Amino acid sequence: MGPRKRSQRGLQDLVVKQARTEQSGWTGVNERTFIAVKPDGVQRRLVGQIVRRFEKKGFKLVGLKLVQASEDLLREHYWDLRSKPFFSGLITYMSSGPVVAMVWQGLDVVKTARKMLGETNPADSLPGTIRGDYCVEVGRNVIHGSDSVSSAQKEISLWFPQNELQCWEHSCNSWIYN
Ligand SMILES: Nc1ncnc2c1ncn2[C@@H]1O[C@H](COP(=O)(O)OP(=O)(O)OP(=O)(O)O)[C@@H](O)[C@H]1O
Repeated sequence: MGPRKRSQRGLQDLVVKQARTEQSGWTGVNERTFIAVKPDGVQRRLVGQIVRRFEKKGFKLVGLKLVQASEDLLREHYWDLRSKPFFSGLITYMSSGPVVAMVWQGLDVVKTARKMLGETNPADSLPGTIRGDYCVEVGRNVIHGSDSVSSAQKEISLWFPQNELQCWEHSCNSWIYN
């Protein structure tokens, strides 16, 4: 089979895969995750490097904005951590400057993005991960990524109204998915 036919076949398979997953929501290639470059990542000019990693991986950007998050929004976002001793410091840190809020889409994007981020504590993160390469302390760990598909759905609806998310086709989809 020539490259053109293979590409058309890949595209057909992808359309079928997408049709299947659209019925069941954000699963398969339509899975989405919420990623935020935290205020330290923005101040340290890491936004471009971080976006580049997700783009190069093959994920699709469907939402992006620079936002000064309110304390109310952040308290809601980190509600599960409200009883932790570092909670108020975390809210102060996260509201200390703008964050770059993003939604990325693709197959297994939630799990894969967490691997790309590294561990919560940069000291435990391997070189090659974002936290392994760009930061030192847990309280300044430059990036957030949803930890499950259900958290991703909750966080995306918290940070992005539906009309700020774009539906578009990657022109190179058939070279990313078979
Ligand atoms: N011991 C700590 N001291 C200070 N800050 C902490 C500590 N543990 C966690 N944090 C902060 O709280 C954030 C949320 O912690 P969580 O345990 O949910 O980790 P995570 O899911 O890896 O991080 P995130 O939700 O930001 O992606 C961490 O990313 C970090 O910024």
